[in-house]
Amino acid sequence: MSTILNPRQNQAVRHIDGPCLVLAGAGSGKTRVITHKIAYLIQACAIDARHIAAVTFTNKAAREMKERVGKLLRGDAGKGLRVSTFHTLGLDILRREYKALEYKAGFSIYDSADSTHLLKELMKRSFGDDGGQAERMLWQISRWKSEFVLPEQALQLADGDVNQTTAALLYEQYRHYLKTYNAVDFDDLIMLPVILFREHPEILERWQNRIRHLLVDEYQDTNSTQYELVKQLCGVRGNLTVVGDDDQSIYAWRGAQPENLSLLQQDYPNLKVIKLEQNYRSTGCILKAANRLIASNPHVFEKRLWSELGYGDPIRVIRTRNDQHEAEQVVSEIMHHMFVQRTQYADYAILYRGNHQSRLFEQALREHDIPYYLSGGTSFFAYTEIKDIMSYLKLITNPDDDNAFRRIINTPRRELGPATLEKLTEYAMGRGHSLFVSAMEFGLSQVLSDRAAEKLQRFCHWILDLQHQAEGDAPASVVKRLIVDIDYERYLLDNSRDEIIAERKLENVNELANWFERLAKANPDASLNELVTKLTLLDTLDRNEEDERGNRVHLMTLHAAKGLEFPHVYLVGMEEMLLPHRSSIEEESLEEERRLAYVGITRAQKTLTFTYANQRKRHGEMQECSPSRFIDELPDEDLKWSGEGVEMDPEERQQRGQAHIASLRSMLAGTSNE
Ligand SMILES: Nc1ncnc2c1ncn2[C@@H]1O[C@H](COP(=O)(O)OP(=O)(O)OP(=O)(O)O)[C@@H](O)[C@H]1O
Ligand SMILES: [Mg+2]
Repeated sequence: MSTILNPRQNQAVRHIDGPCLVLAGAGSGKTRVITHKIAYLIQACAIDARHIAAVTFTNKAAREMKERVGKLLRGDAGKGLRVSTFHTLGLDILRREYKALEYKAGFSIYDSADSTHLLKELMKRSFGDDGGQAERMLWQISRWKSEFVLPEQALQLADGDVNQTTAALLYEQYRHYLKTYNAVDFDDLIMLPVILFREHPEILERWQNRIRHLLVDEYQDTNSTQYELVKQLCGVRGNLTVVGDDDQSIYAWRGAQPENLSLLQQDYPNLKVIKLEQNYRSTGCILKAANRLIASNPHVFEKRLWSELGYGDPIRVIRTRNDQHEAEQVVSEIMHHMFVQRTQYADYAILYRGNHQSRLFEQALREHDIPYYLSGGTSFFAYTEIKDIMSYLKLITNPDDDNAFRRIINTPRRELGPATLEKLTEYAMGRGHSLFVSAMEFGLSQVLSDRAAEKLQRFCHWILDLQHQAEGDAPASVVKRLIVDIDYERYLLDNSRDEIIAERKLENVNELANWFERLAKANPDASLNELVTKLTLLDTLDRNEEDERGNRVHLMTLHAAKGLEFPHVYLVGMEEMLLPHRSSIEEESLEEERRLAYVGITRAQKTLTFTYANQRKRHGEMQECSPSRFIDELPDEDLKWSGEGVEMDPEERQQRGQAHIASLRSMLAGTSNE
């Protein structure tokens, strides 16, 4: 394997005594510096791979990095090398050192749903409230943990402010109970190792001897606690290589501190700073657009990027009628492009701002039998709100589904609390019936108060009523009635951290309702039950698609796309309110959104296409949209516009589009057999 590096990259690779910062724009070979440096340390400097650790931002990036290093090394020279995310490194430390923190073996890791649940319980018990603010509290606690603020400091910082003081007291209790339950949360995976190393210098020394060279990719997105951990592990030896790009800092909202880049210089006076300026990834046209866009942001470090790859194709901007048309258009474009250029599915990526945007693309891809891989972000069906509504639907189509029953009996609140549920469960177990059937039984009034029994029965009758409706009416109308009947919008508004999150959840719920509508149209004879089963199966399929290899179109958020590259990129939903996101427009904080767009643009190697819709469904209603201001900031001469005018009757166009797609499909099917 040839190791091609330019002189500055080489300099960074060979600087092995003392701290080194590579500060450079996208596609300039920063990650390449890390992988080649690891190989150099092992092969040229004979350093045991066990003494090297590399940290990056996502599991996907870590896997890729490991693979790339593997290709550079001979035999099993890489044995013992650590390449992971910060969280996995922290977990690794905790797994070995938990005793010193007075944890027990086999501690569990709480995800945010578990943490929220615990906080809710604590809030009910200690403050006598309904725990509706639990998510907001979790966000605050997480923020403190990422800034390395301990509960006692949080209390001081609150300085008498009632809300802050409450949050700080809750933080203290939360910490206490996590420990009692022998559990750690996500932020603890970083925070606890830092605490451990502060309290036990001898353990820190052991780790410093273990990890003698630390390399950090995507450094601009580290938070204060992570930086603290980096400093501890490097100690006085300071064999630290960090690479980053302040223009790609996109996690400030989660506590990342791009200022950590400048802090490095203060903390390590002997820091060697290397800048890279040649971009090896993108064509001249794409690079020019990226440079122009980011020039609108203020800059701490001036950077210039140039490319030798030639101008390439102009950037395309496709205007579409609405969001669904956008998805169809992109998919048909990809098929057409593949046919003409003889490319593969894996050469394409569809990137978007928010997870909820993926659904229409997934659907269009599925409809055309195009394999895709959805990475980053939670599976649509793993969202609490989707689980809630799906549980209702499962219960309507199968009242004996006890899991579904338990999940939603008190969501939204019906004053059917744990005590009632416990008695009902006991009764049902005694009778050998499902919870639903038992709740309808007469004998229940002997174990429950009249009020509780009546409430339960009212609930069951309502479910039966919906079931009845499902036999006659369109499935989608049942879903819509359900959402209205339980006043789910109110529930989301009352129980989310803020309005924006509530809105996002509502969008997901509406997306689910829309999906039912479309599915029902495509399968006119299917019952609600069949549609629910179909969607549940899709979910299982999604989860099983962990293996991202293979020839598939990539679908991901801009956040998840960081560090990756694709020959052909579709940046979709280039609209005001989406990118830049509504909240950032309201708060007039556009810089981070511009950086996100910059990250998106710089993922593209050969072609870049922007799409936007004239109308988009929001809260179940069509709304007018306007193109993103970021498109206006790009060099006009490099943009090639196309797409929907008003000249053609929409139906005619749709029919033509379908016919076009059908003919492309048969052609593609023909070529794949060659
Ligand atoms: N000296 C070089 N010669 C040839 N190709 C290079 C060189 N350096 C980097 N590349 C290639 O350029 C592309 C971008 O490199 P890399 O991913 O390391 O950039 P990066 O700076 O980490 O980008 P990002 O900021 O997006 O993370 C890769 O395909 C890489 O293999
Ligand atoms: Mg990189």
